[in-house]
Amino acid sequence: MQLGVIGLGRMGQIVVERVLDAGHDVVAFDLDDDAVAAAADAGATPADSVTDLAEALGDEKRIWLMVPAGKAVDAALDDLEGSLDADDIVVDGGNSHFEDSVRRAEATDAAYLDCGTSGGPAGAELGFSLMIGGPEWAYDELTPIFDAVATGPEGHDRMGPAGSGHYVKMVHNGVEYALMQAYGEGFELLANGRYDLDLEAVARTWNNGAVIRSWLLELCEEAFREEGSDLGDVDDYVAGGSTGTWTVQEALEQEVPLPLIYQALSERFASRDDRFSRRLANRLRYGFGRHEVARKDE
Ligand SMILES: NC(=O)C1=CN([C@@H]2O[C@H](COP(=O)(O)OP(=O)(O)OC[C@H]3O[C@@H](n4cnc5c(N)ncnc54)[C@H](O)[C@@H]3O)[C@@H](O)[C@H]2O)C=CC1
Ligand SMILES: O=C(CO)[C@H](O)[C@H](O)COP(=O)(O)O
Repeated sequence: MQLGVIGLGRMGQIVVERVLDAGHDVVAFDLDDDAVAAAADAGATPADSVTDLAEALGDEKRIWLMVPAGKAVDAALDDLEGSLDADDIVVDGGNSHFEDSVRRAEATDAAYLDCGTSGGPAGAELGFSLMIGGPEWAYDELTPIFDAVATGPEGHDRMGPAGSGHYVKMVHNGVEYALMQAYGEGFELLANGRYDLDLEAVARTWNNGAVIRSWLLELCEEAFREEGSDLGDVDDYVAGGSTGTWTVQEALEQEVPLPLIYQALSERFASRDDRFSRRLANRLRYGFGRHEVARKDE
C-alpha cells in the first residue's frame, strides 16, 4: 500500500519508519525541510507541499496526518480540499478534540478516521496503541497500515463512529494525568518520609511484580536513575494540560464525577508561576487582615 504522511515530527517520523519497515511505500511532507529530508533518508518519497503529496498518491489516496492538534489539521485539510473524493481515506493520528474530528469528518469528501495514538516516541520500537473512530470500511481497508504502526493486530481497534477514537484517547490522557499524580504523591511521601530511600530501587522493586507496576512507573525508575532520588534540578513546572482539560469539561457536561483526574489537572495548573488567583488571595489577605503583601522580586 502507499501512504501519504503529513507531519514528520517526533511521532510522524515513527509512522513513516514503521510503515516502510512493513514493506509499504510512503510519500512524506512537512513544513520543515529537515524533517522531509529525514523521511527521505528512511526511504520515503519526499513531497514539496500537501498538493504535491496528493498528486504523488494518485487515485485512492490514503493519508495520515500527524501534525499538532488545531489549526495545523485544518490547514492540511484545506490544502487537500479538491484532491479528495469518497474513495480516499484521511487519518488524523494527533491529539485532536473529538468534536473537531466529528466536524472534519462531516466536512471532508474523504472517509475520515480519527485515531488516538498512545505510546510516545518509545513507540518507534514497540509500536503504538491506536484508538480509531470512523467508517468501518476505511478502518478495514487500512488494517495493514494500522498493524504496522501499532504494536500489531492487538494494538489497534475501531472504537465506533466519527469522534470515538479521539474521545477514547482524551479519556486515556485523563487517566494518564491521575496515574502521574498518584505516583507523584507516593514518591513525594517517600522522598520526605521517615527513611532515606533510594527511589530508583523502590521503583525497580515495584516494577517487578508489584500490583502498581506500569510503563509510567518504569519511566519513574528511569527518572530517578538519571536525575537522582531528589530529581536534581528538575523544576516543578508541568507543561501541557489541554487533553486533561477536555476530559474534565466532558465529565462536567455528562455529569460524571472524576475527582482524581480533576485534582491531577488542578495540580498541574497550580505548578505554573504567576497564578492570578494566588496573587489575588495574597492581596485579599492584606484587605481583610492587613497581612503583609508579598511582592515580586522580594
Ligand atoms: N509526542 C507524543 O508523545 C505524542 C504526541 N501525540 C500527538 O501527535 C501529534 C504530533 O505530535 P509530535 O510528533 O509530538 O509533534 P512535533 O511537534 O514533534 O511534530 C509536528 C510536526 O508537524 C509539522 N507541521 C505542523 N504544521 C504542519 C502543516 N500544516 N503541514 C505539514 N506539517 C506540519 C511540524 O513542522 C512538525 O514537524 C500531536 O497532535 C500530538 O499531540 C499523540 C501521542 C503522543
Ligand atoms: O498524548 C500524549 C500522551 O498520551 C502526549 O504526550 C501529549 O502531548 C500530552 O499532552 P498534555 O500533557 O497537554 O495532555
